[in-house]
Amino acid sequence: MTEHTTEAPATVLRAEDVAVHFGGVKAVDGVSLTLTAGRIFGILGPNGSGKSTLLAALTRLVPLTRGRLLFGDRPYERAQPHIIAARGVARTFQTVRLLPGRTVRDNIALGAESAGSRTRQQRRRAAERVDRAIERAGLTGLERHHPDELSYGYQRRVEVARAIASEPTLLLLDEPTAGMNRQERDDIASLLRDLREEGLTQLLIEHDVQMMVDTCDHLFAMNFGALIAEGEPAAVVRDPAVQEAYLGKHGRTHA
Ligand SMILES: Nc1ncnc2c1ncn2[C@@H]1O[C@H](COP(=O)(O)OP(=O)(O)OP(=O)(O)O)[C@@H](O)[C@H]1O
Repeated sequence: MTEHTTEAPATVLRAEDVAVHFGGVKAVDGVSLTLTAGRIFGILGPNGSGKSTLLAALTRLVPLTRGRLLFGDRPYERAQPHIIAARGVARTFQTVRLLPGRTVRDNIALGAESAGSRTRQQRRRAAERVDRAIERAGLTGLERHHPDELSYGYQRRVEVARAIASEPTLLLLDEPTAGMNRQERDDIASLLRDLREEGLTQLLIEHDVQMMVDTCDHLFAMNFGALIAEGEPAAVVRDPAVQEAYLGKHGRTHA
């Protein structure tokens, strides 16, 4: 038997040659990637490069034109989105999607309940998950507020709390710092790093290149539906193809 002195991190998710075409639009076209446990992965790319569509494909919110998806070692390219959520994949969306008439706690509880809470014991466990999510997301003391009483940065924090209330294995975040000021961005980046310390694997889409370099362990860069670079973040943003993709379309502010 072979002795393994260093264990490779477990594979959480694998996409193999994934394509999503909308008629003639090849939004995602042949992306393969691997996410390993306990790391923060980032997807960088100009507007329209296919980042959100890729996230939708990974959570089965859009049908694949071709390709394979594996969560752990289980294929799931034909599974329903709620099955993926039940297996441990949670996500946040590009825009805030909180229920305005409900408290912060109620909103977060929606995430915990989707993990199943029919019996009294399940309800108690769900309440414990909500308490933990509130604490982990730094929302203690704000449970009874309504979302519109919170700053935009804190509303996004509630979204993260709702996603982690299901105690997922993998958290996908679509532009978690969009529309935030610098302080709010730094706070969210710090929250994501804290969650990584607790072992949560994350994949995030962001346009803030500096935040991605500071926060991610591994970056994927997309353009025209395909990966054009991946690897150590600082090296990826220096990659000439990545520079070209950004500078060609966005000017100097993005890379
Ligand atoms: N439902 C859809 N039907 C048709 N085309 C779509 C659909 N969703 C996305 N697209 C197209 O697919 C391409 C990729 O879009 P996508 O939103 O994935 O890019 P993105 O990199 O996330 O962009 P952004 O940074 O602006 O959010 C774009 O050309 C877009 O117009």
